[in-house]
Amino acid sequence: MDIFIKLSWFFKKYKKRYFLGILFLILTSFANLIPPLALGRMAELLNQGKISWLDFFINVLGIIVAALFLYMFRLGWRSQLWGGAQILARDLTTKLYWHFLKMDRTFYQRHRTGDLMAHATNDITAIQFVAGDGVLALVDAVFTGGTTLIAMMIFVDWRLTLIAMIPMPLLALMARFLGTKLHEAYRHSQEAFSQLNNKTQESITGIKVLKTFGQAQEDIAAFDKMTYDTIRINKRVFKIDSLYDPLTTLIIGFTYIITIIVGGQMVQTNEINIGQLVSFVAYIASLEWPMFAIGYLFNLIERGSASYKRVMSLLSEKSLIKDQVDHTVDKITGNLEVNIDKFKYPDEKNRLALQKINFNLKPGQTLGLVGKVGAGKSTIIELLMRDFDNYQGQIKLAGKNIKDIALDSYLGEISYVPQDNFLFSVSIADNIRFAEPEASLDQIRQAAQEAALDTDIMLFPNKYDTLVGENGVSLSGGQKQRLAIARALIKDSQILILDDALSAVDAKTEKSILNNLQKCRKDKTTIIAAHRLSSVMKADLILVLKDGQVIERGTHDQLLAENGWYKEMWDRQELEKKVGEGIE
Ligand SMILES: Nc1ncnc2c1ncn2[C@@H]1O[C@H](COP(=O)(O)OP(=O)(O)OP(=O)(O)O)[C@@H](O)[C@H]1O
Repeated sequence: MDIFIKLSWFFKKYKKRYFLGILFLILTSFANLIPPLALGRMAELLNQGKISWLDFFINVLGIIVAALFLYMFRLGWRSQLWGGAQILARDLTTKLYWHFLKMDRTFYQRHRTGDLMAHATNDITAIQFVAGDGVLALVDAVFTGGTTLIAMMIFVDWRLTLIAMIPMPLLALMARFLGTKLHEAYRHSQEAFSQLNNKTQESITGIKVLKTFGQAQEDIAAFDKMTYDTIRINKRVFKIDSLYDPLTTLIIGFTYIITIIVGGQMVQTNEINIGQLVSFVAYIASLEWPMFAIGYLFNLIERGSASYKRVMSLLSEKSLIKDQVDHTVDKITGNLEVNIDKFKYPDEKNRLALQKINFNLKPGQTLGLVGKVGAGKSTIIELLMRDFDNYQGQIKLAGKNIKDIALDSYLGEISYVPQDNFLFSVSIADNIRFAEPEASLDQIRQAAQEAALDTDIMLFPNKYDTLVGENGVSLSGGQKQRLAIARALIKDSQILILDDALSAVDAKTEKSILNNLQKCRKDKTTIIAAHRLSSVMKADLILVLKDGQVIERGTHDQLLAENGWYKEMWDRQELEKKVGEGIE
C-alpha cells in the first residue's frame, strides 16, 4: 500500500481532481444500492398481490433515476481518475525525458536503450494504473463492497449475508493468482512479439546479405521457429485469460446455491420475505466486482511499486556533468584554449585516453586532428562537447572555463557533425533546418550549397521537399554526410566540429566544401578530425595523435618538412589518389 503514500505528492497536487473522483465513486456505490432495493420491493408486492400502478411507477422511476445518476457519477469518476492517471503518466514521462537529456555518456553505457525505453513505457504504464484503476479498486473494494454488505445485512439479514459470503473471498484470491500469472504470460508474449518484430526487420533490411551468403533457408527456418514460439506463448495468455469467466461463474454460482438453500429456508420460516431474497440476489451481483477488485488491487500495487522503484532509481542517478544553469550567456566569442593534462574514460582503470593535449585557437582559425584509428581524435571532441568532465586540465572558451558556463549556452555555440550522422524521416529541408526551424528556403539552399549538396537535391523529384529515410529517398553515404554538414552550417555557430565527416565524399567535392568553409567561417573556429589528410591540409594547426598524445604538430608545410608520420601518410595517400585516378 505504500505506493499510494509514495504517490501522495501527486495526489496532493491534484487533490481537487482526486477528491471529486472519489466522491463520484462513493455516490456511485450509493446509487448502486437503489435498483436491487426497488426490485425487491416490487417482487414482494407482486408476491402479496398488492401491487398498485403507483407502487409500480415509483419503483420503476427509482430504477430509472438511479440509472441516470449512475451514468453521471460513472462519467464523473472515470474522467477524474483516469484523466488524473494520464496526467501522472505525462508528468513522469516528461521528467524521465528531461533526465535522459541531462545525463552523461556513462549513463548510456550503463543502461541499454531498450531498457530505458521499457522504463519510459511499461513502467510508467504500471504506475499510471495505480493512480487510475488502483484508486478505483481501493475505493470500490472498501466502500462499494462495504456499503453493499451493510445494505444486505440491514435490508435483508445479517446471518444470510455472512453465510452466503463464504465463497466470495475466493474471487479475490482468483483475481490475485490469475492476475499475476496473466501478467507474466502477457510480458512473455510482448517480448516474443518484439523479438519477432526485430527479426522481421533485420531479415528485411539484410535480405541481400542473407541471399548472397546463401542463408535464406536457414533464416526461414529460424523465422518459422520464432513464429511457432510466439504462438505457443500467446496460447498461454489466452488459456489463463479464459479461466477468469468460468471460475467467476463457479464461485458466484456457489454463493447463489447457498443463498437459495439458506435464503429459501428463511423465506419459508418467514424470517425474510421473497422481496428481500430478490434484493439479496441482486446485491450478490453488485459484490462481484468489489471482491474481484481486492485481488486486482494487490496486483496493481505489486507491479506499480516495482515500476516506481525502477523509475525513481533512474531519476536519482546524477549526471557527472555539472550544469551551471545559472550562468547562461547569450553569445560567447573568443579563443578556444585547450590544456588537457590527463583523461581516462570512467570505466577504464589505468589506461589514459589522452595526455598533454594543448592548443589555442583564435576565432577564424581551423584545427586539424589526424592519427591512426583509436588515436584519440574523437575523445578530444567528446571533451570539447562536455560528454565527460573528469579530465585534469582546463578547456576555456573566451577565457571562461567551459565547466563554468551553462551547458545549453555552451553547446549552443557548437555545431557538431558526428561520424555516423543521424537523419530524421522528414523532408530534406526540415532535416537541414533542424536547429533553425524558422530558416527560409533561401537560407536552407545556401547551407546546402556550402555543403556542396544543392545540385544533388535539385535532381530529386520533389527537390527540397523530398522525404528522407524509410518513406523517402535513400541518400548515398556522401549525400548523408553533406546533409549533416548543411544542417551544422545553417546554425552558424562559434565552433564547428566535423568528426570524420568528409570520409564518404570524393576528393573534388571535399575540396569544394573546404573552400566554402574557409569563406563562410572566416571569423569562426573550425575543428576537423579526419583520416584523409587533404581534409586538414589548409588548417592553421594540425595535431598528429598517437595513443592519446600529440606526436607531431604544425601546419601542413611544417609537418611535411618534419618527415614523420604525417609526411609518410601524405605520400601514401597521394600515391593512392594517383593510382585511383589512373584506374578511373
Ligand atoms: N567510451 C569509451 N570507454 C572506454 N574507452 C573508449 C571509449 N571510447 C573510446 N575509447 C577508447 O579510446 C581510444 C581513442 O578512441 P577515439 O574514438 O578517440 O579514437 P579516434 O582517433 O577518434 O579513432 P577513429 O579514427 O576510429 O574514430 C580508443 O582506444 C578507444 O578504444
